Amino acid sequence: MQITRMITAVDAHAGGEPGRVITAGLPPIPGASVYEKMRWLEANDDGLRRLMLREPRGYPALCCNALVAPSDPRADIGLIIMEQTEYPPMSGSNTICTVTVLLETGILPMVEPVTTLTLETPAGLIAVEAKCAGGKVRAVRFENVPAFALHLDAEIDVPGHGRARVDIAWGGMFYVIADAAQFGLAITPDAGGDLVRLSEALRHAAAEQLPVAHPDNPGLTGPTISQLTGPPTAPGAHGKNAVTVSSGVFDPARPHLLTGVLDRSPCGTGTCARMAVLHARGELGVGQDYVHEGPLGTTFTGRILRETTVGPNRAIVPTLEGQGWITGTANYMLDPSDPFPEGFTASDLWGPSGA
Ligand SMILES: O=C(O)[C@H]1NCC[C@@H]1O
Repeated sequence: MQITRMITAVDAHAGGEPGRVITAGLPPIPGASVYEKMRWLEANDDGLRRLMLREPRGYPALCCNALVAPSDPRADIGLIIMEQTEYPPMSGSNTICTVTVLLETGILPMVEPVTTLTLETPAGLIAVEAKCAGGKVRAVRFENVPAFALHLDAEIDVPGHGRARVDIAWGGMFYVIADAAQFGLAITPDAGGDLVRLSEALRHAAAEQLPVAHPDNPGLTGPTISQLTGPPTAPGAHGKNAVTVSSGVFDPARPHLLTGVLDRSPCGTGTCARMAVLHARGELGVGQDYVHEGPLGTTFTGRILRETTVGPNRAIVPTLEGQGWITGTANYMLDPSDPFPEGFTASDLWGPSGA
C-alpha cells in the first residue's frame, strides 16, 4: 500500500444531516483567523474538500469539518466547514456533529452534566453548551452569530416557476427563503426531487436579482442556499422547512437536472435566518422557542436570546439546540497512482460537473 495522504475522520449526523469530522491528517493551515484559514484552504488546498466529499469517499449529502488551531485566545478549537460547493462561514448541523465528536472521542474533555466550550468559526466565535450524561452528548446548544433579514417579501422572476415572493436573510449563511405553497408544493418526504429543482432555480434567480453581502465582511456574499417553508407536521413544531444544499452547477437551460440535495436536518443556520425573518415581521419575540422541523420530521429548537444590530440592520442573537450521533470512523487514504486524486462526480447523482 502506498499513501500520499491519510485523513482520519469520525462520521456523525445531526437530525439526519451527515457531518464528517476530520480529527487527524491535516498540516497546519496558515492564517491570522479561522476565516483566513478557510480562505487559505479554499485557495491552496481545495482538493481536500473534494477528496473528502466526492465519490468514492463521499456522497452528495455529505458535509465535512476540519478542526484547526484557533487564532482567538477565547476559543478552544477552530472549525472550518466544507460543503459540496462552498465553505459555509457557519453551520448548525456541522457544529452539532463536531461538538459531539470532540466530546465523545475525548479530543476536548467532557464535563457532566454540562460542558461549555467556544468554537472559532469563519463567521465568528460560537459559545457552546453541551448537555452530557454517561459519556454521551445528549444535546448541543450554541449561541449563533447575529442573524438578520435583508429583504422581506421581495419579488423575483424564477424561470420556469414565474414570479416568486422571497425573503433574504443571514443566519451564518445567506438564505433565500420562500413559502413552498406559492408554487403548489408541500414539504413531504416524497417531494424531494421537486423541492430540490425548485430550490436550485430559486437560489440561482435570487443570487442574480438580489445579491447581498454581509455588512461586517464583504467577502461573505449570497444567497448561496435556499429554504422552502411550510406548515409543521411534527408534534410541537412551529414551522417546517426544506433546505437544499447545492451539490453541482445549476444550469437554467437544464432545470430538470438535480444539482442539490435536501438538508436532511431542520438546518441550524437556516432556522436562525428564518427566526430573523419572523422577528422582523413581529411574529417571533425574544425568549420564545421556535421548534423547526426538517424534511425527515426531526427538529431543532431555536430561541431569540436578545436583539442587536448588524451594520444598519436590526438583528437577533439566536441560540439553536439539537443532538448529534456518531456513526463511524475511518482512515481515508489517497494512493499516488489513484486516477481521481480529488475524487469525482458523475452526472447521474450530481448533475453537471464543475462545482
Ligand atoms: O445546519 C446547517 O446550518 C446546515 N446543514 C447543512 C447546510 C447548512 O450548513
